Amino acid sequence: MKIHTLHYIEGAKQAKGIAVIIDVFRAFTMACYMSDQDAKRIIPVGDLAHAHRLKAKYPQSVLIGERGGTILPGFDYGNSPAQIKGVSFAEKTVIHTTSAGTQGLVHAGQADEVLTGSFVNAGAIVSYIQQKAPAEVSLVCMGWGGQQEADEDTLCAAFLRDRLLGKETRFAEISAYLQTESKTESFLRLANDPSAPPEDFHYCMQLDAFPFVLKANWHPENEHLQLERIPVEQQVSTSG
Ligand SMILES: O=C(O)[C@H](CS(=O)(=O)O)OP(=O)(O)O
Repeated sequence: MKIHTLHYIEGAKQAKGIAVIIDVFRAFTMACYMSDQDAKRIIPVGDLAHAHRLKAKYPQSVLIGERGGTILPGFDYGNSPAQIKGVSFAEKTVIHTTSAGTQGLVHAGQADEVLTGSFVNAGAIVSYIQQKAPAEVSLVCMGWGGQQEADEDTLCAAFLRDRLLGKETRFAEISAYLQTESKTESFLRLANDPSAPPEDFHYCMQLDAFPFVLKANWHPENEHLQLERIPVEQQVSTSG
């Protein structure tokens, strides 16, 4: 298995084989929580105008997303797992648009399969890829705004790569580094913004909280992507 590590929207465009589009803070952590909170359908969207067109088409849908980390005007929630704590999305369609993560999904058209990447379902991602045994895997770090390095995404890519290669990983060290030393721009710099609470950090660092992958499928008849939740029997432990 050849493992490529790529970056930003350009990297998403080049991704081949099974592509894992990584956005730890916070898009794909958020997607896992939304799925766990029973979202009937999650539609990841790049373009804001497209999100508004979909809202007009599905008036009962929930709009979730941000630009620059802050909730978008008229949206129901920001990109914050803490903000949706206790919310049930049962029977709801969620339209999700973010600065980096969802941009990567919509641009990964060359890949055979496209998965979301985060620490909260890292073990499931690794097991899914091991079970499929593809010739190529592309780990795409979406970074800050899809154009600038973000430590959490680069470290998550290295973590997934090490696990796929059967190497030791040190999640506790990664988490401590991100909490205390990392200078990367992230939602954490937005003080007093209710759509970017510091508690989101802890939601994003719940390693292996979810035993499923989220696969982005193109729905040509509806002209949008949709996340499919696939349960995964885990063969490896990603702890430690
Ligand atoms: O809302 C977030 O945490 C980020 C903001 S940005 O991309 O880093 O500007 O969005 P995301 O798409 O989840 O990375």
